[in-house]
Amino acid sequence: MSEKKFFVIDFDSTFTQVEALDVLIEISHAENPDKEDLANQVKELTDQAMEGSLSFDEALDRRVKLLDANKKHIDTLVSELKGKVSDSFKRNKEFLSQNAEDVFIVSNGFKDFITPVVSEYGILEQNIFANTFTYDVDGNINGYDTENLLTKPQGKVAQMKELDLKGEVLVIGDGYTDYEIRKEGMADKFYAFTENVSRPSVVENADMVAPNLDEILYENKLPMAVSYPKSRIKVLLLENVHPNAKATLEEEGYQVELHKGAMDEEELSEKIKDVSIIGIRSKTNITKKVLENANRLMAIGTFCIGTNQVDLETAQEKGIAVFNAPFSNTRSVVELALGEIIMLMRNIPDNIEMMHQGKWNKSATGSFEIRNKKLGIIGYGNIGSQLSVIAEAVGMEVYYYDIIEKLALGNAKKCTSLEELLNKVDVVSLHVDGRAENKSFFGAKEFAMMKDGATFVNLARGPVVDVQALRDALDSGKLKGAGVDVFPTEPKNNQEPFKSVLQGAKNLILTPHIGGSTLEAQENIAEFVPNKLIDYVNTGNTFNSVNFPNLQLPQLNNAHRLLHIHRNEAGVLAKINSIMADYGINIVGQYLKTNEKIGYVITDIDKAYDPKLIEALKEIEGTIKLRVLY
Ligand SMILES: NC(=O)C1=CN([C@@H]2O[C@H](COP(=O)(O)OP(=O)(O)OC[C@H]3O[C@@H](n4cnc5c(N)ncnc54)[C@H](O)[C@@H]3O)[C@@H](O)[C@H]2O)C=CC1
Ligand SMILES: O=C(O)C(=O)COP(=O)(O)O
Repeated sequence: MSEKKFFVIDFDSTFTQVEALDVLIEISHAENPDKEDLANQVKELTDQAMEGSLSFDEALDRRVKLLDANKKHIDTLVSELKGKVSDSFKRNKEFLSQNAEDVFIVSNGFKDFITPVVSEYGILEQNIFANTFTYDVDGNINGYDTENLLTKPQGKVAQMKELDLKGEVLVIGDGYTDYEIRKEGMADKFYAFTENVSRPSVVENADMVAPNLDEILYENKLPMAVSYPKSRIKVLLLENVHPNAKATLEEEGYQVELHKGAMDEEELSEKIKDVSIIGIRSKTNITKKVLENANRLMAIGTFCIGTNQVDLETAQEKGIAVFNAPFSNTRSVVELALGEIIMLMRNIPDNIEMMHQGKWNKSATGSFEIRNKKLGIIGYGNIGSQLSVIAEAVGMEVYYYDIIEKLALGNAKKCTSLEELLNKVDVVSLHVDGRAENKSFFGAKEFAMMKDGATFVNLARGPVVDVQALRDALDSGKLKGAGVDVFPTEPKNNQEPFKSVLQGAKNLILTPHIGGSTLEAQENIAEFVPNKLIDYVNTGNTFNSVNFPNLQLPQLNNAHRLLHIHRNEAGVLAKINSIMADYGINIVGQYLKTNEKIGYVITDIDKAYDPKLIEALKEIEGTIKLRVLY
């Protein structure tokens, strides 16, 4: 039989997010103009004691003197502390109460406020070891019980000696005095608890750094409130995604690593091995080879619109859901496209060039308003149709061509063939997606079909256009000008040089793939994509996923949720349900959606299950992945 485990938990900054005495002084001195100064003095003394640079009894003595508090203040403090219990303790309330016999609070704080807070978590009064205040007849704190072991230096060590727990003693705390228990041989393991604070002198001495209680329970194979500690979910964010994304994912408890540039296949194939979630932009190719190494990967977020850089099919086959930001930068691309169209119609790129060379060429020759000009939009999706509306608002006559049926917005006119559109319009703006079939979609033949002196803009994807053919069309004067934001090969980061056959052509705007690079767009994306990823991890929601059957799921209440991803073969659902029946499981909710390739079944069940159930479900023929959410 395995040894009995005892959990010895610190209170301040561990069980609760705060140091109680810091809060108490703010309460007791609420009306005092010097409150801030006093609070700082208390904080400093607390920190010095926690780091071990000031003896605990001296720090305590000085802090209690500064308090000037009474019983009434303690009541206020208790209600504040109840709202400040550390999140991972809150979520693991069930574990604490079910194991109450083995959970101890050993604190240099005071029972006066500790007991009412931790009792709500089922912790037994006889297992709480802490100091007690003394009060005068009016209820003012006038000192503390100086006989208590916990008022003395190394008080926790002495207390633990007296307790003499027979079993494996695990100490969880954020302070040096917690580590001392282990140092003096009174504990088997010291977990530096960093959910609220991380003190270098404590962390460096710990047997393990625990970012939360889940992590400790997971390590000890004990039941916990989450299926997997979030701190073990590693997120890799590439290509300089907006810092808000990192902040949101970290707030959720994930470990996030940020890289400025993209990674090539080789580098990423290595890096991806222990990554659970990856966030990329348009430059990182997530190829079959990368995915073959991605054994822990649950989800991919493209922090952009395009998903052509991801092998969506292989991701699907491996049960990896892909999410993008389908409209967070749409407006930014539209504004740039329209701006470029205006600039090109006025020969502004050439004018700028000449001005830099000291040449003054005031002339109206070849300069046009965009009003009443015919704009041809190829790819009438989110960007194309948004451009349609705005271009029409500034007086352009809009034509569009798409391979699928699309609603014509405003007065836009549909063309039934690409040729029809190219023959008709003065400006062509390309907004197709980067699917493989669109490689070299626009080349010499298409340029030849355009009107002489027409203008061309590509803010879609580089490989879609044959750039040599574009260069020829510009050099020959077939085109009046062009705007190009995307290229068949683009530098991986801002340090690599840019090279293209287009460089040096006349009336040509070249931009470094910045169609979607506005602060607004990047901020929108950094809000949209992380939330999709978090929602998928927490609830299994795949709404808006670009490669998974879309399921929008209700909140999970008092149930276990099993997510089963399988190849779309006949009979899988029946097999799942027959196994559930064999194990006597009552299904409280079930959702199924399939696409051509895969099926996604979510089953909410209402009772504790035999772990063998999971194994049985994994063994169903065609299973790709099984995840369990609590
Ligand atoms: N330059 C930049 O920074 C940015 C570039 N983009 C690019 O713009 C593309 C379009 O974005 P959205 O409009 O949001 O995508 P979307 O998916 O809403 O629209 C694409 C449209 O193109 C159509 N299409 C695809 N191939 C076609 C073809 N060969 N001929 C005619 N129509 C075709 C599709 O049917 C669809 O309606 C993205 O896929 C991305 O590659 C997107 C954002 C920023
Ligand atoms: O949204 C897209 O598809 C884009 O092309 C923008 O890509 P980026 O995030 O700027 O690398």
